[in-house]
Amino acid sequence: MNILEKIVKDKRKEVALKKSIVPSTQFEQSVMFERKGASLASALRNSSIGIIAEHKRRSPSKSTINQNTNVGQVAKGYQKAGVCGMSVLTDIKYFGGSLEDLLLARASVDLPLLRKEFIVDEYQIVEAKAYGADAILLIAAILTKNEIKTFSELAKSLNMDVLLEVHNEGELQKSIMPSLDMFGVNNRNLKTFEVSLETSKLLSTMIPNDFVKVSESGISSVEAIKELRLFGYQGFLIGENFMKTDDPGKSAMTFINTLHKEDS
Ligand SMILES: O=P(O)(O)OC[C@@H](O)[C@@H](O)c1c[nH]c2ccccc12
Repeated sequence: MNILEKIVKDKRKEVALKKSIVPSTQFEQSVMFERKGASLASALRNSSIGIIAEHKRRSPSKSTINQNTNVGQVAKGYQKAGVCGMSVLTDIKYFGGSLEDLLLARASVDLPLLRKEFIVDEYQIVEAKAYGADAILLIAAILTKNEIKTFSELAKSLNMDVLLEVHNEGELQKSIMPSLDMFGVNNRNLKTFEVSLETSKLLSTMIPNDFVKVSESGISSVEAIKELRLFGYQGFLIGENFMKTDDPGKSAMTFINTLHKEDS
């Protein structure tokens, strides 16, 4: 079993247990259901920078990245730096995140927030809304075409944007549908952890122009962004490069300032 299959297997167990304890109808009591929500796709479309900064304590590929973060402070730092949105890992077992992290980020900033999770059940989408998410991630490698359709339609009905993640042509072709807002090309192969920006370049031409193109993972330089822009990317998801420092907000600020300087 590869790591992705392992994560999904554990995730199905986790969701089954949660479902037996808290019915999803309970989430509808959350005040978050009255929030209109901020669109991540629009923020990216209207930005010349396009950074989505991530909160990630650890990962299966790197183990510990940063265990000493205060997610509220990181969120405020990212907002101050001028990011378009923030991605919050909520998986506990493999990434050291939690739904509480999402809620704390929500309480700290108005930025569009992406729930970064291995979504395998509609329950997690209603839950995402209840904890303040503005957007969800769907991973084509772990979902059928039909699941992508029903899950994305549910997210849209709850006023959340959908980022659909792919890392090869087959996943991309099966996923093209109007209920998605953004396509994310993951430069990291979740089965082998190999990272290559070539993946984004290769798949860019196959993504229809109605979707915002996001390049995910392994981005650590302003040069990489300038290059990816030439392939039509408007969004850049960056985690480790900021999170590995003592002050992720500050390193995002330095990064974005450099980008502004080079653009002017
Ligand atoms: O830390 P990086 O290399 O900048 O990558 C961020 C993000 O793309 C990565 O965390 C990610 C992309 N897709 C995922 C799916 C699940 C968990 C994590 C991810």
